Amino acid sequence: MTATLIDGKAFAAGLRARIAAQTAALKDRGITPGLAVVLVGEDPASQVYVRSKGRMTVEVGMNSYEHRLPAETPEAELLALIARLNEDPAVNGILVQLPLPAHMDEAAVINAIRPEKDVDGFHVLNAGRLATGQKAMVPCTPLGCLMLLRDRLGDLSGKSAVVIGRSNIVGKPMAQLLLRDSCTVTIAHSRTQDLPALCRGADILVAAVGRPHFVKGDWIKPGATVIDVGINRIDSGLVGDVDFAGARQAAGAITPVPGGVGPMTIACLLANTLTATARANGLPDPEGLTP
Ligand SMILES: Nc1nc(=O)c2c([nH]1)NC[C@@H]1CN(c3ccc(C(=O)N[C@@H](CCC(=O)O)C(=O)O)cc3)C=[N+]21
Repeated sequence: MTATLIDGKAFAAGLRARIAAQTAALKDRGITPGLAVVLVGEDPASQVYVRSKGRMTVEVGMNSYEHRLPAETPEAELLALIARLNEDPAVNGILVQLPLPAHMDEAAVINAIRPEKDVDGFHVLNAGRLATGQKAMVPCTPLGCLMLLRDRLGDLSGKSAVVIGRSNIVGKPMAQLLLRDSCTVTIAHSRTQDLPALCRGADILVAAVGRPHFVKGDWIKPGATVIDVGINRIDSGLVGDVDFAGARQAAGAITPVPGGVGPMTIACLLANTLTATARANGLPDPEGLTP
């Protein structure tokens, strides 16, 4: 039996349509959400993401502000820009594209963003709020994965979930969200012993390691739901962290790369921008966009 494909691209398009409708309703009340994206340096892959983010922001009816700084910009200058965006009432969300050049302190830059405008959910206050069950801005990629999992499985309660990868931007917040939904969560990483055996126990397997084809087909529990967060550029094109052809034979459902988690990340960035805008105006959280 081959797995059902989880069409993240289509799901993201539907999500953006709902965001566009809710944005239109806000605009009727004189409120236009604004997203500022800051790009430091010339990384060509980053530029592609920034462009498609900017295009989709405008497509859902929001204002998009792009700030491009040279790679050698002093950190103080970036902090000054963030301070201005923090104070700008037209800006509801701020995204500083990562990674930053090596001379910058990434944590210091991220924590300079007002937590209410931190649409990436990377600020330490948002990480702490998520971990303690308080209203937070939730990181876009894990939020998108959660939406796909709930759509596929309904109630996640009691399911065994293995998250491979312990980064602050994917692995840890993903584990927090699954825990909130009452999964039994294991975070695996490079030092984990007998990872294949651990994975074989997972009803839900989330791969976020950044290594092409790292997860093999015979690691997958028959019928499991596999979410591939990896975006690896190799000679043959874009591939995930999961050996897709192998995993497809065992899994119940699996996200492809491209067309899986990636488009959900951008849609959830817009969802977070809408949420931030609603909160900034004392309105209730938009329907269906927060965990
Ligand atoms: N502060 C910050 N926030 C981010 O969210 C962030 C970041 N920095 N730095 C870079 C990474 C990368 N990232 C992607 C988002 C969407 C796709 C995406 O939509 N990918 C398409 C394919 C795109 C293609 O073909 O190149 C897909 O998977 O189907 C990819 C990558 C967000 N990032």
